[in-house]
Amino acid sequence: MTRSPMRWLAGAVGGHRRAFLSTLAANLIGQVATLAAVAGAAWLLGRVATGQSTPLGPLAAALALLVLVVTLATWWEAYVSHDLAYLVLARLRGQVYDAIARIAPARMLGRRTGDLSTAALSDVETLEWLFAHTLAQLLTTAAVLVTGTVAAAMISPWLLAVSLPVALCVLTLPLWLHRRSRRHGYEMRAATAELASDIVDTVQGLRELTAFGALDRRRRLLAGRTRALARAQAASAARGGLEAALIDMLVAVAAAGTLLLVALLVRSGDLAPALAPLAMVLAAGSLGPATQVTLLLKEYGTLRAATDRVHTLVTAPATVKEPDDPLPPAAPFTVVFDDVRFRYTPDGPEVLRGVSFTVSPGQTVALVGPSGAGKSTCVSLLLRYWDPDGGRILLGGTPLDRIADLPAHVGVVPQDVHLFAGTVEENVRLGAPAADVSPALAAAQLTVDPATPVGERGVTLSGGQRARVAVARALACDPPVLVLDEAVANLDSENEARLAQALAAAAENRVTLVVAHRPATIRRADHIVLLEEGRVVDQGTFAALTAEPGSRLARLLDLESQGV
Ligand SMILES: Nc1ncnc2c1ncn2[C@@H]1O[C@H](COP(=O)(O)OP(=O)(O)OP(=O)(O)O)[C@@H](O)[C@H]1O
Repeated sequence: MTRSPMRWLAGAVGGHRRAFLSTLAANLIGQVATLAAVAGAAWLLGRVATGQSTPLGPLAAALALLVLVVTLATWWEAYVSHDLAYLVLARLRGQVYDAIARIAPARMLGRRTGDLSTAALSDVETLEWLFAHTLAQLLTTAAVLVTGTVAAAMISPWLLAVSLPVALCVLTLPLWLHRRSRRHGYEMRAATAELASDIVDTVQGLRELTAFGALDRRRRLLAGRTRALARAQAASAARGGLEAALIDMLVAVAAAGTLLLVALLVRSGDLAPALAPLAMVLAAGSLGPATQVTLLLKEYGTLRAATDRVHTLVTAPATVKEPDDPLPPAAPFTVVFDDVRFRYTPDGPEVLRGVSFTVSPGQTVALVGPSGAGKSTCVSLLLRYWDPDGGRILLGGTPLDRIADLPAHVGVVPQDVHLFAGTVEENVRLGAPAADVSPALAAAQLTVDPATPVGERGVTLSGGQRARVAVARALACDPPVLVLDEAVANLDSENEARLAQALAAAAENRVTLVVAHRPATIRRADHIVLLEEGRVVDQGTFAALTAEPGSRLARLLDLESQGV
């Protein structure tokens, strides 16, 4: 998408034309009725003061009617403008959610969880101000300004000598301070996001902070972030205050100048005394809308920063492209890695350098290798968090990037399982909402009551139970391919043995790929693929790979058993 952030934002209103037009109409009626009421009162005053005959009763009734119209229009405008704002915000929030789903879990644009939450919540919220309080107001204010100015010029063009230059100064004031306003806006949004990220991080890591006695240090960090935000807000408020003070000064100068001008015009006979109050109101009245516009634009910097942050997120390209003409993969669901190459960033090191191996149905293949060898990267590519830079990954003979609904075919038990607030059963049903979870729970040897609440991120369960919920969750979908990324790392040896039996049963007729560290897991595999620095350096059965006492696998197992 090449549209600029502000044009993109204006386009967001496009889908809600009716709500926008209602807001515009309500605002216009309110502003015009206000101008008419004030001008009518001034005209009446001029006539009464100069002793001209005036039908006071009907005029007073008309003025009262105008006041009623202003009241109703103000209420209606508040109602429809917020309606419009929340319709647009709901749409923007949907776009932000889609964007996060599209880019995650592969990359978060270098942004932290709290930062993304800020974009989804508070940045989008900031835009409410634009839709509810700015867009329509700017248009109607411009209309009223032009009407007032033309009417004043019709009474006497001299009337504009003071008010027009001042109105122009007031209107262009935000432009003079626009750079500073924009910088302050960015600083405030960035400081807000930074603080939100650290608060989220702190809440998520409270156990570790307590265990390592780091709570005080963390409190100081958060206090520092709060001060940085307060400094940014103070700078912005100071600029806003300066703008407001300059506006007040200009308005006062214009009012005094117009008064003097009207007096001079009356004295020289160029203006009828009866029209003096009306002339005064129309000339100086044009400053009212100009002031309103400037006060609205005072927040331009914050709006711009929030717009840019949301725009960057919603226009971020997808990490992997959905297939244009998807194919259902056909059984047997053999997984083939064929000369796969991959790097995380274009200028980063190549993490996989021509990896090839095959996993057939009914077979359990263990990916083994030292830390950083690329085992988890293979898993991520099989789950299509990223696509390889070279080579192919096939499932049942179909390239992975052509497969429709990959999660239905490849189940995963990740290294760190995320449990959502809810019951064990709800968590197990994540990928298969309608499934009967009993077989999966039994296969994962999960004996806890399925109705047990797991608490925030699964805190009420033991590490072993959490790992088994992850296994049950994967099995509930009954996928033909199962990927286990060090799933047994959290279990003690008794639990591990129980789970291993369950997985052995579950792995029957499935394709199972295990990222394995423990000797017992490696020994149980049908085939072992040994990775080092992104290359397959050996593969075969356990017996074949350990036949030589000093073989690579034997040496690795020695290190693993020493916990290195
Ligand atoms: N998101 C990422 N961005 C950039 N580099 C990454 C990313 N994830 C992993 N890497 C790098 O890729 C290489 C392979 O990492 P990978 O996690 O696949 O190794 P591993 O064999 O699974 O290691 P371990 O056994 O320690 O989990 C490492 O050098 C790692 O630093």
